[in-house]
Amino acid sequence: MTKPMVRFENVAKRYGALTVLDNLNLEIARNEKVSIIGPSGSGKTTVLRMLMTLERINGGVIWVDAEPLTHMEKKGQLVPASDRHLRRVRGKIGMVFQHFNLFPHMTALQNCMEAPVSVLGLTKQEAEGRAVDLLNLVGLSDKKNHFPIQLSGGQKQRVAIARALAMRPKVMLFDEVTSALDPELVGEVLNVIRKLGAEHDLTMLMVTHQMGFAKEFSDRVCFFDGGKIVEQGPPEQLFGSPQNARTRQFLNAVLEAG
Ligand SMILES: Nc1ncnc2c1ncn2[C@@H]1O[C@H](COP(=O)(O)OP(=O)(O)OP(=O)(O)O)[C@@H](O)[C@H]1O
Repeated sequence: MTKPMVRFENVAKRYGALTVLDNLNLEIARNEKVSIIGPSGSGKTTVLRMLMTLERINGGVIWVDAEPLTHMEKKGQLVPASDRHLRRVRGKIGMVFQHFNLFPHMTALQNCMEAPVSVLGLTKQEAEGRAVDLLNLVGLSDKKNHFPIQLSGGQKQRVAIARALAMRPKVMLFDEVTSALDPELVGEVLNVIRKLGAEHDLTMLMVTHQMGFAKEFSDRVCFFDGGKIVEQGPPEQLFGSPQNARTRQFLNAVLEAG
């Protein structure tokens, strides 16, 4: 069997007395598209933040592409990762956030060029070629010299996707990327994600409140509650005939809210 692209092995995350991830076990196969759904505060974003190493975990091991991310191997033992190790393995992961997080003083093109030059050491010319191709991919070639303030929310989010892709990640994380958008702009961002999923070798993990998109796009949907996966399965199964009472309750509440 091929090794999973991402593996959470008994991962725990606590903030003081609050347990946010409770011995989480989750494996994501190469090129698999997985959505995480669940109530507010259930730990969905924390899963992505731990993968981005934005904070340290309190227990367990996270693996990416058959390498420990949170640890490193020393004399056959796993020891906590050094910052250097974290940076290197984390380079395989790209993340798109709810609030775009673009550099306001840089154009769309410069936003996509910054990290490939400063982190990967590409020449400006190489980075520009890559950025132009990616802005084209997300349908923004004509906006490359615009600053974030001159772009709509949907356009900003598409620049953020191009910027993450410019680092050539193997795994892309999407954290409620349409939540801050006006409803009429949601579709253009989802279309870009759809296209990426269909045309590129990318493992994708997304936290979403867009049940329709999760249903159509994902190979697997995980329902989270209380820092645990309560139920998971192919979308037709999870949405069509949820087995767990808590999942049914959540899905009914979402349906009622429209
Ligand atoms: N830095 C922090 N310090 C203390 N508690 C935190 C911190 N970050 C998150 N939490 C808590 O951890 C829990 C899980 O948060 P998380 O953001 O992962 O939930 P979520 O399922 O993504 O929620 P939402 O759908 O509202 O975004 C929440 O109770 C939150 O208040």
